[in-house]
Amino acid sequence: MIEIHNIHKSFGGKKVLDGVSGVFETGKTNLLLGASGTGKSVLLKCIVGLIKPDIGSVTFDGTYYTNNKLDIRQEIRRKIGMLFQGSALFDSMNVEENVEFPLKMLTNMSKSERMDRVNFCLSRVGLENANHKMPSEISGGMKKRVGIARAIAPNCTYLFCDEPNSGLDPQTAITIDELIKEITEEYNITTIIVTHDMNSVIEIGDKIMFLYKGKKLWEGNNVEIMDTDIKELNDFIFANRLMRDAKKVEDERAEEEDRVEEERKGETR
Ligand SMILES: Nc1ncnc2c1ncn2[C@@H]1O[C@H](COP(=O)(O)OP(=O)(O)OP(=O)(O)O)[C@@H](O)[C@H]1O
Repeated sequence: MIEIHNIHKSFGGKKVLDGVSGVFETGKTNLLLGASGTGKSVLLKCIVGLIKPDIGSVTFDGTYYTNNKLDIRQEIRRKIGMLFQGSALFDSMNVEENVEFPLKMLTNMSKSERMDRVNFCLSRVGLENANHKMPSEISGGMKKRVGIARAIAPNCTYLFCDEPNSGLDPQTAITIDELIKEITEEYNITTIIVTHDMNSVIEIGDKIMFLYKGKKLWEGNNVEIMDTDIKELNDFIFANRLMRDAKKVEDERAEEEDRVEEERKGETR
């Protein structure tokens, strides 16, 4: 479980995060949702330790991270896997070398142990025969899979994904979402995903934190979000016409069910 307490961050006098607190649960896909520029990536970087918050703290499974001793911070850092926006593979390394890289950096594994782990992770993300391909030779969806394999290779306890769907077609985006969710549940990882994609919200929104202008405005899950009465969140969800139409159909269906139920009660009275 990751807990954040009262995170504030400004850049040059411009407030980007304004006292954000919350909990990200283990074994769940926790979504950081919000419009462009609302502070999602900055919050993720504060959690990972790439940006130091002005005020506030982060704890990983009860261990204080922000401003703690370097060795404790490094110990936690070793347990974090990152899936970057655009995958961020090393272009000069093939798929196998990309996945092997964190194992070389973070573990004392022998070459054959590293290869076993690389092959296991590649097969887990459905890329059994891609070891020797270069990043330039594979599709965007495959790059994300390699990115996921690289992130989980050192047995991460925490997984952070910055817009894992960006640049993917809708079908591939869903398979990547599902893969992240499966891996999260299978290995009991605490996963945080930055997104503004409503498909991701519906598909994998176990726990959602909605950020608006640097503040946490709402939190809940992918069922509760459809019934929120917070205007800013509704504007965000229903900006998409398809979502508005789906909501209208759902409301009409619920009204019809109520009407039928009332009629049935009337008949039995
Ligand atoms: N290092 C930085 N220096 C100055 N300003 C920054 C820095 N990093 C982020 N910002 C500003 O903080 C604000 C929030 O940025 P952030 O990247 O967190 O938004 P976001 O919600 O992730 O948006 P998007 O969905 O478009 O990625 C933006 O106005 C951005 O310009």
